[in-house]
Amino acid sequence: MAGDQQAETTNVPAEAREQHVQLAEQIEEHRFRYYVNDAPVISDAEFDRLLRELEALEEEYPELRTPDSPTQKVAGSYETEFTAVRHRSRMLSLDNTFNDDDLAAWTERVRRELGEQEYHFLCELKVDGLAVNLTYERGRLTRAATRGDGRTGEDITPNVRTIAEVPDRLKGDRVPDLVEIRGEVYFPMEKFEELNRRLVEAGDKPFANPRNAAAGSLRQKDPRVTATRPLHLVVHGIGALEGFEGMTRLSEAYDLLKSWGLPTSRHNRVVDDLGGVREFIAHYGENRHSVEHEIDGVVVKLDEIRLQGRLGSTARAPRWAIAYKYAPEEVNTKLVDIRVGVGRTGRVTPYAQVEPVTVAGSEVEFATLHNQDVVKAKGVLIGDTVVLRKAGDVIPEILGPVADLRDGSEREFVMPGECPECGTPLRPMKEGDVDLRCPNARACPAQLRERLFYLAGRKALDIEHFGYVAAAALTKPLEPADPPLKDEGDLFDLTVDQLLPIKAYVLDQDSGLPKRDPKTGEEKIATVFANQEGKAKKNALAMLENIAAAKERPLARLLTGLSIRHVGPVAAEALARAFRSIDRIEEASEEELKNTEGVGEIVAAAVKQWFAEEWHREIIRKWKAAGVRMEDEGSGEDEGPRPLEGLTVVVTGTLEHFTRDGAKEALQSRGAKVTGSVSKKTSFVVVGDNPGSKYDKAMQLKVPVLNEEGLNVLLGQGPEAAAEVALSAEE
Ligand SMILES: NC(=O)c1ccc[n+]([C@@H]2O[C@H](COP(=O)([O-])OP(=O)(O)OC[C@H]3O[C@@H](n4cnc5c(N)ncnc54)[C@H](O)[C@@H]3O)[C@@H](O)[C@H]2O)c1
Ligand SMILES: [Zn+2]
Repeated sequence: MAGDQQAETTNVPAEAREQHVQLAEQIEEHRFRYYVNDAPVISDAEFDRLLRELEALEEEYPELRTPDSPTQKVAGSYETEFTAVRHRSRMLSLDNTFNDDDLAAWTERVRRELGEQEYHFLCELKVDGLAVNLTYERGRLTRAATRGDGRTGEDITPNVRTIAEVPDRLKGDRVPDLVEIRGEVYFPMEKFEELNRRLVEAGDKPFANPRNAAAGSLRQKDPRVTATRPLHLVVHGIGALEGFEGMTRLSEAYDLLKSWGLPTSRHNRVVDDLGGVREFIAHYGENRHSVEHEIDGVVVKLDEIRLQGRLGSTARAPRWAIAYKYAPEEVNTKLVDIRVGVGRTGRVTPYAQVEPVTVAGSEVEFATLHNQDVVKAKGVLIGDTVVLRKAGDVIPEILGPVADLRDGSEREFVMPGECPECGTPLRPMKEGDVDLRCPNARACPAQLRERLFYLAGRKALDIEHFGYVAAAALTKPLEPADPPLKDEGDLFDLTVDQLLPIKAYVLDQDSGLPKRDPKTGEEKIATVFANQEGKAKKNALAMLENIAAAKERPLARLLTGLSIRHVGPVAAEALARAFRSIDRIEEASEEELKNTEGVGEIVAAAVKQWFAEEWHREIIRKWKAAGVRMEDEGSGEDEGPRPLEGLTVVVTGTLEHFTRDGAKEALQSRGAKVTGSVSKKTSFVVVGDNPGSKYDKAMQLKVPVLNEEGLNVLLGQGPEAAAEVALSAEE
């Protein structure tokens, strides 16, 4: 015996053996934390990497691949608080692939083994949750268990019964004597923050991510606690089956499960070949977040149940199925600090600053935490290891803390009472609001920087080479002490000489916080506009040229760029179309603004408020002096006659030859003002079919009413002629 062992081990160097022991121990420990504590301390990607490392080592030294190696087992078998129960048929794990080559190798192996037989692939989503085994005897749920080590799991029957989607009794009359249903219990991402909020408020440990929340919720000693958690189930397999004949394809079996009242997935698809599998993988790679649950990959199965048997299983996983894993979206990193950023409207937002990590293909250093309430709800402390998630194009997000790694040095975030950029005391956005803002709109360098960046952006003046770094440098340079721009007013008067001496922090565009050099950890500082010889950089000169060119932009873009509340590109377009010059917008009454097509009450009030501010009017004055065009063509005297100038017209009902907008445009282009409500000052009301209350109002106020013919007269011959053909109340 001893001699045999000796012989087996001679080929393996001591270091490799040592490394194997250590890796195996680590993996066992992480599995314990994951499966028993529901509180892993490393990310799944990191765990998978350890497992692959162990596999690679065993590949090199096959002697190390003993039956009790973690690579050969589904998971560990642990003593827990739950009663151990034996599965009738084993619950296996899945072999993983992370790239197309390995996937193709698997389909090739299937092809080789099955030869000429016809077969199909069933593609499913890999639900990121907790595996459960439901036993139904004569149609009744008799037991629910976790996967455990694959042979023996934990009895969680009362907990699983609390899940609404789990039927107590299977429907229909073709129900087997006994069936084991395999499925995944998941916790919806959108409910996750709420759960952590409740846990933190009760003084309990928050979960690191929704998967752990699902596992933790299901493995509660008290099923009443489980009942309060929004758990869901998706079924994805069948274990033991007795007293039932005639299941030939897994995809058809799912239809049967569905008819019994079990929650199958609507995303499954049967395909003919590797091409079909690739399409499915690509499709859900793109649409990963349009699914009701989190997924971490795709599972490809052989659809023909008889052929599944032909391929068989290893101790750990079936050979007839494979998991294709997508790039991980979650990583663990250190929450270095929580700092607050100030936005364009003065809104103050806490930002997580983390140790830079790469996730979903990009380097992340900041993640928004929205407001102090959200920081509390997430239960994260400064200094925590946290789970960071970056889902597709969505901005990165902190999910939760890895509370088990705390050492007591972590501290709670305290929302500052003052603006971090200008020191002004913060106030709630609105009364009773949790969101805070810096009220120093004009001079707060953060707000000005954000407004300028927006002003120079695509939707507004579109000034190339005027980016975030430039906006920051012009408003809050480190040197010189006095910034060239104290508000937007001097933008068009900038000179090269002002730019050359500027040194500034390089800021992150999303958070407004200084970026750090990943190597030194120091905040990045740049001479933004001058090169090493102290001459202007090409980009700086181009920026100045582009600023000058921006003086000629259409009115709507200019309006958009002013950062007037509620005035985005659409409202700006509406205002520009109706008024055609900034002066006329300033002069317009709130009533007139409100009655303008596409404007409305909220925008009208915001516009009035904006112009009421002296420093805003000063910006307009300065820009005019600098030669910025502030009106659109078509508003000048030489742009053709404006025969309807001074008239106010209301259009209501359906016209035959005009759309409502068409009629308005025809009127406006001749100088008439078109409004939405009838008053004594209204010159004409144009009515089509089904005019409604505006017609009644016109009659009541004795405002002349025009039908479509009358409108044509007004447009073609003017108000006097139109008055002749108008209907009025007397008639
Ligand atoms: N972070 C940690 O410390 C840690 C520790 C242990 C395990 N893990 C992670 O836990 C996961 C579990 O590992 P595993 O061994 O269960 O392998 P796995 O999750 O990669 O694959 C097997 C499991 O996938 C599930 N599954 C989901 N959708 C399915 C579908 N449509 N059809 C069939 N099965 C489906 C089943 O429950 C099955 O048991 C891995 O992602 C691993 O990274 C993490
Ligand atoms: Zn401020």
